[in-house]
Amino acid sequence: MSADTMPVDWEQARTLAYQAGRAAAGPAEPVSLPAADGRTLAEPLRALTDLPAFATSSIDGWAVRGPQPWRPVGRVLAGGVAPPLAADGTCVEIATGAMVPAGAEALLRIEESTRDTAGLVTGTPRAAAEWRLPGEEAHKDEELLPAGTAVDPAVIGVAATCGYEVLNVFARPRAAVLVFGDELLTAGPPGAGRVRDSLGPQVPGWLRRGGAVVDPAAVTGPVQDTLEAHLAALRGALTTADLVCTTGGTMHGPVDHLHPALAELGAEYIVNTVAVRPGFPMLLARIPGADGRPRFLAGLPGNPQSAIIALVTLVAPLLAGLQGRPAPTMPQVEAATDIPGRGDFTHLVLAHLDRSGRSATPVGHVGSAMLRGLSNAQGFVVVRPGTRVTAGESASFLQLPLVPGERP
Ligand SMILES: Nc1nc2c(c(=O)[nH]1)N[C@H]1C(S)=C(S)[C@@H](COP(=O)(O)OP(=O)(O)OC[C@H]3O[C@@H](n4cnc5c(N)ncnc54)[C@H](O)[C@@H]3O)O[C@H]1N2
Ligand code: MOO
Repeated sequence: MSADTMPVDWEQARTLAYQAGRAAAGPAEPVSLPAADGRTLAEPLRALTDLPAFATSSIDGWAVRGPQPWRPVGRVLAGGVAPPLAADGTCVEIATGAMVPAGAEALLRIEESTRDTAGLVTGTPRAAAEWRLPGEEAHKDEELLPAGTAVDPAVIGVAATCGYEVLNVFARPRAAVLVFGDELLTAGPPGAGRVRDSLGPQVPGWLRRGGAVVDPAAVTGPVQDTLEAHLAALRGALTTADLVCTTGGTMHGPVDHLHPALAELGAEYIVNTVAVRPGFPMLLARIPGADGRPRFLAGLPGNPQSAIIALVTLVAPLLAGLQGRPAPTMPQVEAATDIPGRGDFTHLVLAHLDRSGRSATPVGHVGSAMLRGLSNAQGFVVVRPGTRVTAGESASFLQLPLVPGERP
């Protein structure tokens, strides 16, 4: 093995993938609030005014000035601008959400007030303030959320409160999937030397959970096992996609054409094989785009579990970087059983988390050609090179990008 194909340490591979994506993030674009859901802030979200922007009543009742009894001199509703309360012994009727008039000294709840026959108001205002002061939630220009924040409904809500109509967000990466392998069936049960393509149907869903846009027309396969067909499919996919994920053909077998195709396209390896089991032959390459922006190719190994390991190892950090998000982190879990290491390689062990999300039990059926274990796991316990994990010990957990509720 030559020096340039030495497998990269697994943590290092993740860092390289993230950095490559981060360097290619952007450009930012203005997007309306409802359409920004799922995007990423390209600049900090700042308060445009004090929040609240004016002293705001929290109750329905009376804004009063001076000693009681108070003589009503007007009414202010939510949305209105209150004239100042100019004289002691006067009050205005006020609604929840209305602007508190200048000069008001206290707010009195309607149900805790009385009016005499002359219309004069009396009662005891509560000691605690019944209005919200300007700047109580935020001061004008204060940073509320940093650039890189994932936009979710709560972020959209606070942006609307501030008065934004659009947010500057990063574009979503567009991804394409090319499935290689003449042995693959796209319908019917396996047999007679042929297996069903299990990656074409699932990889787009994982990519979407990572924030990519995958047009159904951008999923192609099986692509014929010739170099010409591979090149034609790759060139086609690269015309629209920021990221092309290929499956299979990462090794150097008689019909593995990915590496020769990459050489033909002038690709530069970011990662070429990773010191991890399973999933070792995964790769990530950068291909110059005609517009000057790089395109990316992730070579997912053909063994199905290995392909998913390549997705969470290389593609998830790449997509995070391309979207301008922080690098993915790994929570710590407690191993429920002893888990062996794999010598100089990082060992990724499919595991199921208990309801607390803190205790990880390895699942069965975890061969790299199998998917049964994957469908019962939330991710992988990470056993670093030269180590093993004993029962009760804490370990990093590499999460599958599941949506909450998908694998309770
Ligand atoms: N001489 C060696 N051979 C292999 C090695 C090795 O180190 N030396 N490594 C093995 C490992 S590890 C893996 S992983 C695979 C990776 O091979 P490729 O990426 O070239 O994938 P293929 O050869 O095309 O396929 C491997 C395997 O996976 C099945 N497959 C492929 N695509 C799909 C799909 N879309 N759906 C379901 N199954 C798929 C395919 O039929 C093969 O059984 O190389 C090992 N060999
Ligand atoms: O590493 Mo292969 O990816 O073991 O199946």
